[in-house]
Amino acid sequence: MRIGLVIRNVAWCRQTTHLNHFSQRYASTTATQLSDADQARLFRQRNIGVSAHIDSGKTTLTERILFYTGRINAIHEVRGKDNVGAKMDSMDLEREKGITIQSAATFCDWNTKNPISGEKESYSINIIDTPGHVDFTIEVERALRVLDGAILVLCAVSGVQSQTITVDRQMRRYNVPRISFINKMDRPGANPARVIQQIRQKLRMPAAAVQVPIGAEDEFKGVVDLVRWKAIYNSGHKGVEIVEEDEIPATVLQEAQDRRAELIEQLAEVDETISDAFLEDGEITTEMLVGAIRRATIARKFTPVFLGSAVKNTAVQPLLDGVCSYLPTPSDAATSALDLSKPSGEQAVDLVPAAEAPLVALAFKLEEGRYGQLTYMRVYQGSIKKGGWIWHAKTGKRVKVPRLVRMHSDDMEDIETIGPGEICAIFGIECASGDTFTDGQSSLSMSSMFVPDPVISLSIKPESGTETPNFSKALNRFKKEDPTFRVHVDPESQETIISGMGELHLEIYAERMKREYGVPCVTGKPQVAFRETIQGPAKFNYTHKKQTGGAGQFARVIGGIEPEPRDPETGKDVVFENLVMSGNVPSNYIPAVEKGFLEALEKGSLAGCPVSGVRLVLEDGAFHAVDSSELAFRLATIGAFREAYKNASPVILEPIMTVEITAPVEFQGNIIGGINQRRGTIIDTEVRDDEFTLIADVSLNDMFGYSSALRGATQGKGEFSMEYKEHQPVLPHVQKEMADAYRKKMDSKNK
Ligand SMILES: Nc1nc2c(ncn2[C@@H]2O[C@H](COP(=O)(O)OP(=O)(O)OP(=O)(O)O)[C@@H](O)[C@H]2O)c(=O)[nH]1
Repeated sequence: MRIGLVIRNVAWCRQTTHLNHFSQRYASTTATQLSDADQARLFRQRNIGVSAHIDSGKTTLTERILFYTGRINAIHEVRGKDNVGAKMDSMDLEREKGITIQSAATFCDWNTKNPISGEKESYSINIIDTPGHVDFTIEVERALRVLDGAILVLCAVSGVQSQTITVDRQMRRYNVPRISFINKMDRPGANPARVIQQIRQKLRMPAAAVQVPIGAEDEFKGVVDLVRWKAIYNSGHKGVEIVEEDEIPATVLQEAQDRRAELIEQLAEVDETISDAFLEDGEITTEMLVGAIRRATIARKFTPVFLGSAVKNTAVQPLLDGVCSYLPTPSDAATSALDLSKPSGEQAVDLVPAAEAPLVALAFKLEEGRYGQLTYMRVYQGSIKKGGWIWHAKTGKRVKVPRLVRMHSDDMEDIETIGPGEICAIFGIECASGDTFTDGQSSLSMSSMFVPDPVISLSIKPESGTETPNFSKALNRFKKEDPTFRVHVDPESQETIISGMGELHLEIYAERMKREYGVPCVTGKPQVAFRETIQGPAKFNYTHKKQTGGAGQFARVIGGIEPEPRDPETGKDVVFENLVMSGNVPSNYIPAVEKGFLEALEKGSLAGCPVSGVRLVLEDGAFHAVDSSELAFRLATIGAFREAYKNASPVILEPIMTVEITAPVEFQGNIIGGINQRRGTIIDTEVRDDEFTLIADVSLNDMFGYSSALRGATQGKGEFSMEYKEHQPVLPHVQKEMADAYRKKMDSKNK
C-alpha cells in the first residue's frame, strides 16, 4: 500500500523556510540586479486577479478576502438585503444591477503560516476583481495584462462555462499562472470531481484537488488540506477564525487519501522531483509537494484546485494561503518590454523588478474619479516618487507626479513612493490606456494590449436634440477609458454611432451619460457591426491628377494590397508597408499615403462597412515638383485602394458568437430547434442531472430577440450567455443583398 506509506512517512515540518528556498531561485536568475531589499520585498508581494464566468461569486469572494485581511470591517453582499452592495462594486450601476462592470483594484496584507516551517509570514496582495460579463471583456484583458497570477473561480455545480473558457484563453495569452477555486460548495448538486475533470478536459490544463470537502451542500463545514494533512474549519463571526485539526474526520479519510494520491500522480506528470520520488517509491514530503505545486503552477503546467463557499464564509482563508504559497512573485513572472531603439526582431528586453533599475510602468486603466483623472499603473521596474518626474514613452513628454495613491476600490491611500512589482494610481496625468512611462533615458515600451473588434453599434443622441459640450466630452472620455468603445459620425445620416462589445456594454455608457454628465440620451436599434475584408492580393497603379486653373494636384502610387492575418497578441490586422527607396515618392509624403490608406479603410466599397485584415505595400510612385502635395498623395492612395479592392475578392464579415444555453432537460428539443432555426452550429451538449447545457456558434445578427424566444421556449426557466468568437464571411445571398442595398443608396445619393 504505497499511498498509506506515503502519508505516514511525510516529514511535515522541515525547517527550511520558504524565503531561503526562493531566494536561492532568484540567486540563480537575477541576483546581479536585484538587491537583498528587492528580494525580500518581492518575495512577499503578489499581484493577482479574480476572474471567472459571470455570477460565479468573484465579488462575493473578494469581499471575504477583504474582510479576513482586515481591509473592511463588515461584509456586504452583492444584491444584499442591506442595499449597501459589495465593496468592489463601487459604481451605483454595479450595485443596482448586481454585476461588476469595471475592474476594481485593491490591496491587502495577509498573515499566513509557512506551509513547511509553520512560521508566521506577512504578504502584500494587490487584487483586481474583474467583471464576468463578456461585454466588459476588455477589463479582464487589461487586468490580466498587469497581473502575475490569478484565481480562476468556478461554480461547484456549473463547472467550466463558456466564459471560463474565454478567461482561460486570456490567461494563456498573458502567460498568467492560476490557482482554481471551486466556489458554491454549499449548493445542492455541488460536484468538485466533475469540475476538476472539466478543467482537465475542457481547458486542457492538468489539475488536481489540494483539498477535499468535509460535508456537502448544506452540511459543508470545511476542507481537508491534502498537502499539510490537516482538517480546516471556520468558526466565529463570519468564519473569521480558522480551526485546524490534525485528525481527519473518518467520513472523508478514504476520500482524502485517494485524492492525495491523485494529486501526487498528477504532479508526477509535470514535475521531475515528484516523478523521480514516485517512480522510486520514495517519501514525498510536504516540502516536496509545496515546491512541486508552486513550480508547476508558475510554469503553467498545472493548477491546484481549492474548494469553498464564499457566501457561507467557508474555506476562503486557505485559498489566501494558497495565493501566497503557489502564485508567483513579481520576479517569478517573466516580463519583457520592447527597446524601440533597436531594429524590429531584436527589441525584446527582460525587465528586472529592481528599485534601482530604469523606470518602466504601464498605464493600464483610466478612470474619472471624484478628484479628476486617475491613471492606474503597474510598475515593472524602477520606482515612482510623489513630486518626481516620469516620461511618456510615446510622446517623450515629461510629466510631474502630483499625487500617488494605492487604490482600495473607490477609496485611496496616499503614498510617497511605489516600487517595482506594485500597482498604484496617479492623479492628473494625461495619457491613454496602454501607454508606457519611463525615466526618460531608455527607449523601453511595453507591447500593446489585445483589443477585440466591436460587434454591435447603435446611434445615440441627446434627448434634447442638440449635442451639448457634455455629450462630446462624455464620449471622448469613454473612448479614452475603454478601447473597445468606439465612436464615429455616419457621413450619410450625420448620426453619432457608438460601437462596443454588446448591448449591455452600450446601454451602460448611455446610462453613465445621464448619471455622470447630465445628458439623457435616446439610442437607436442595435445593429450588428459588420466589417469587410479581402481574400486575395491585388495590385494598383494609380495617378491622381487635377488641373483646375491654379495649382494642380498630382500624385502617383504603385503597389498592392493583400490579406493581413490578425496578430494574436495585439489584435492588429492593418499594416502599412513602405518599400519606396528611390525617392519617387518623397519621404515627406509617405505619412500622407498611410493616412489615405487608413481613411480608405473606414468605409469599404462593398457595403460601406469598416475594412480590416489588409496590408498595403507601397512599392513605387511619382511626384511633381509643383503640383504634388500631401492632399494629392492622400487622395491618390484612397483612389488606388478602391481600384485594387474590387479585384481583391472582398467579402462582408459578421460577428459570430459562442452561445451557452442552460435549461431544465425537458426543454432540450425546443432549445435545439430554436438554435437550428437561427442557423447555429452546435458545438457541445451536456445533460447533467436534470439540467441541459448547449454550446453553439450563432451569428449575432440571428441572436436579436433571443432572450424572449428562450423565455417562451422554456417557460422562463432557461438562461443564456454569449460571447464574441470571431468575424466570419456572411452567406453569399446576404452579401449580395447588402451590396445591392448599399449600391442603391449610393446611386440615389449621387443623383
Ligand atoms: N450558494 C452560493 N451562492 C453564492 C456563493 N458565492 C456567491 N454566491 C451568489 O452568487 C451570485 C453572484 O455572486 P457575485 O459575487 O456577484 O458573482 P460575480 O462572479 O462577481 O458576478 P459578476 O461580476 O457579475 O460576473 C450572488 O447572488 C451571490 O450571493 C456561494 O459560495 N454559494
